[in-house]
Amino acid sequence: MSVRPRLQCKLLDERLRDYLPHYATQGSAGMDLRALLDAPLTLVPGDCQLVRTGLAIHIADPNLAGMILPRSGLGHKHGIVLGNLVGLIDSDYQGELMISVWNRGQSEFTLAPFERLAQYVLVPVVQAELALVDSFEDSARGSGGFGSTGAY
Ligand SMILES: O=c1ccn([C@H]2C[C@H](O)[C@@H](COP(=O)(O)OP(=O)(O)OP(=O)(O)O)O2)c(=O)[nH]1
Ligand SMILES: [Mg+2]
Repeated sequence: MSVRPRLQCKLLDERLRDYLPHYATQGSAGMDLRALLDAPLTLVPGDCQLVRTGLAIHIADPNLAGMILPRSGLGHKHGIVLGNLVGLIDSDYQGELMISVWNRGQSEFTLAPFERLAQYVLVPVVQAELALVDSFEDSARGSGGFGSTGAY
């Protein structure tokens, strides 16, 4: 197995020391992030709130990025997903990781302080350069999209 990148991480609230993100199993792709709340937060259906995590992670390497993704249990059972659908964390971002929590369900949901509400995944990134051209060499797909290959 390859070496794990070491990412600098700041705790912006001492209470987080007891709740450091970690991989729940050897094969976990993400580390769960917890809600830094002083009191329970109730989201009525349709409500979207920005929730602190109390963590700042400086990835530093431009060939990596962070992604904040919903937890499947919360999303499927309670309709608790992300207001931005997916959070993309730039490698040069040094601020607090914030989670946009959206109740897309039909019932009220109360988030408890330090509850795990999303997950952080580190992914490889390739930065590109754009080379302007007037035409492309033909490909099998051409400009077909949005169902052009058939309905089933
Ligand atoms: O769920 C998220 C998404 C983003 N961020 C932070 C890290 C990211 O690097 C920064 C900017 O995110 P993005 O580029 O998606 O937002 P923007 O609306 O384009 O803001 P900006 O103009 O700052 O790039 O905000 C979070 O903390 N949580
Ligand atoms: Mg941006």
